[in-house]
Amino acid sequence: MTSDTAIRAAIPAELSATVRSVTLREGVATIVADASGLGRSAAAQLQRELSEAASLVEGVSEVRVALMADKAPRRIIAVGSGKGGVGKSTLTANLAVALAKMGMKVGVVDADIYGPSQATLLNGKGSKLRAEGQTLIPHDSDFGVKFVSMGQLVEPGKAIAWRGPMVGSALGQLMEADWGETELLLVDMPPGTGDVQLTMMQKFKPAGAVVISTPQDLALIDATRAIDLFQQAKIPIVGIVENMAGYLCPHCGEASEPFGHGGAESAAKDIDVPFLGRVPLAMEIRTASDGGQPPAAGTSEVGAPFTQIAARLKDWLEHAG
Ligand SMILES: Nc1ncnc2c1ncn2[C@@H]1O[C@H](COP(=O)(O)OP(=O)(O)OP(=O)(O)O)[C@@H](O)[C@H]1O
Repeated sequence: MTSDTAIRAAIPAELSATVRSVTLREGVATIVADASGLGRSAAAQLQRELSEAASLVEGVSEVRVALMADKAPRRIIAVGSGKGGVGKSTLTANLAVALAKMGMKVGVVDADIYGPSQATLLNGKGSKLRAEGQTLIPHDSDFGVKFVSMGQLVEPGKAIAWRGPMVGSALGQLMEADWGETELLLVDMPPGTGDVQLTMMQKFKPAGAVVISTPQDLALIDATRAIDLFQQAKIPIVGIVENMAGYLCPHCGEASEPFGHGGAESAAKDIDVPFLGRVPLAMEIRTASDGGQPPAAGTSEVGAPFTQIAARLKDWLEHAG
């Protein structure tokens, strides 16, 4: 038996299909193995087991394992708003859930250090982040969407005092968590234009940004400012979403428009960015969201606008992104 064959024979049967080549030169065994589709920890385990098996073979003094992986090109979409409370986190969670239902592998990064809410929205309240070494392991939600949140890194209310470098390193940890095969990361950004936005744009370069606003003028001015910032950083704007557009009274059925109507659509036209759709103000959206059941996960009518906007985002990713 040649030494190469001896090494192959020493590799456990269940791992042998991953082995692409084995060479032994002057006591150094080099094994090339295929780790496609494996998450970071499974790939590390494969590397360890191959190395251990080969090191037991006579004449082997050193083992080098090279893993090949078809690294999924993971794309990032930032979901931003000019001001707080306009429904950015609700939109992010529902877009993620709707895209997962369409077959995409989606993760959510809750980078909203001032009001992290994805753990509530994705029914993972109280979930703790695990880590393997320095790498965080995202939480699996009930909706086929993984997530990590600033809220899992710091105690409520503490992050408000963070300064630039701390924000940058926390954001880095979330973005570089063990996302495995996740192909799309939706990032729930804090409102406005602060440290998280700058780090996000400079270091992680999202493929695009979705900006959400309520229809009234003041919110739209802020949203336009957020769009401006993305555009200055050469991040394409996927489009604007109008939230809390019209209110249908659950008691009398009368329709009203507490925040106006159509403002975001005409603002989109004015600044020449796509309009992605409109989500009505609906009590059911708030109660379902607070209860950790994103409307897009169910079959109720209020989930439909989120699904339509998600389909537009998917189309953008397939054609423009
Ligand atoms: N279309 C809607 N109809 C009814 N309630 C909504 C709608 N969109 C969002 N809400 C509610 O408004 C509140 C604020 O929404 P959300 O947390 O998504 O906003 P945000 O922009 O992320 O806010 P923050 O900047 O504070 O994180 C939540 O209670 C949410 O359930």
